[in-house]
Amino acid sequence: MLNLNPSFTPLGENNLIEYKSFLFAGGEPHIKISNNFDASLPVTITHRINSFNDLGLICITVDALKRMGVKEINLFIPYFPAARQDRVMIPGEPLSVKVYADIINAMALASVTVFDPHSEVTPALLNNCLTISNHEFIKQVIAKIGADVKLISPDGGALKKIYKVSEFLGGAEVVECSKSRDVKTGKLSGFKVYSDDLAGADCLIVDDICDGGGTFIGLAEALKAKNAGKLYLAISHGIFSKGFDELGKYFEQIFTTDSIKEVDHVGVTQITLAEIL
Ligand SMILES: O=P(O)(O)OC[C@H]1O[C@H](OP(=O)(O)OP(=O)(O)O)[C@H](O)[C@@H]1O
Repeated sequence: MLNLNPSFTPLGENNLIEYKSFLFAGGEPHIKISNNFDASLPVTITHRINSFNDLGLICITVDALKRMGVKEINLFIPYFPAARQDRVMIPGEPLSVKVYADIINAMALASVTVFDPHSEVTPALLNNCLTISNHEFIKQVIAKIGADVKLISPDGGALKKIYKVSEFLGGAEVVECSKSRDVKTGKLSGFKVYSDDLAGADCLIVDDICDGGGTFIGLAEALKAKNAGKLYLAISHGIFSKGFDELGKYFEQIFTTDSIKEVDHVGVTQITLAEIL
């Protein structure tokens, strides 16, 4: 195992390959892998990719391993960057998810494992892709909440996923919702909650990514307008680019994993991928 984020050990800390990585003075990444391991065995690289720089480090690491004679290289990248850019909404935009996938495919890896991908596009584009669902994460979240909750997903596209979670949990009730976007700008314009009255029921919103949080604030308001009780939020990949000041006002507790970063904040519970896997 070669963990490119030394503090991120989702697959455990056994059989770690030692290396040194650093930036040259001009900012170019470099890695030196210790030859103190059996190169005839498969190697798994784990890394959090949030940018092209992280992807670049993976590329040079794979190259170094291949030059050392390693034949089977597996990659574990829990969050797949640009996964939301899986369609061109306005002419002139790139299909970024394919750009990342093409680069990864060019490394000819034995497998690429992704946790809770945003849509079916990511695994469809990646060669030898394995996916890990959010089921175990949500099970642990509900155990921590310790009470009955209705499951909510923000949009129609994610409904199939939330019904699978419900099935895994033995039939937890799902409240269907949909979101609408302005056709011209692509901006969120509102939510519909398909329930007449939630009658004080506690609700857990489940989604893959929280970025600025506008989706969840808008949905929380729509749920409160239908008399929801306590609101909880479970996010597989916590970007939280706007922090928790506003978001935190709407939720009893926010749950996330460490797929993107470590979060230490009042009102946020992080369940590590090591615990989930
Ligand atoms: O925290 P926020 O900034 O509000 O973003 C979070 C939302 O963005 C993603 O969906 P997206 O709207 O991209 O999904 P789509 O593919 O259905 O358009 C994600 O699945 C969340 O629902």
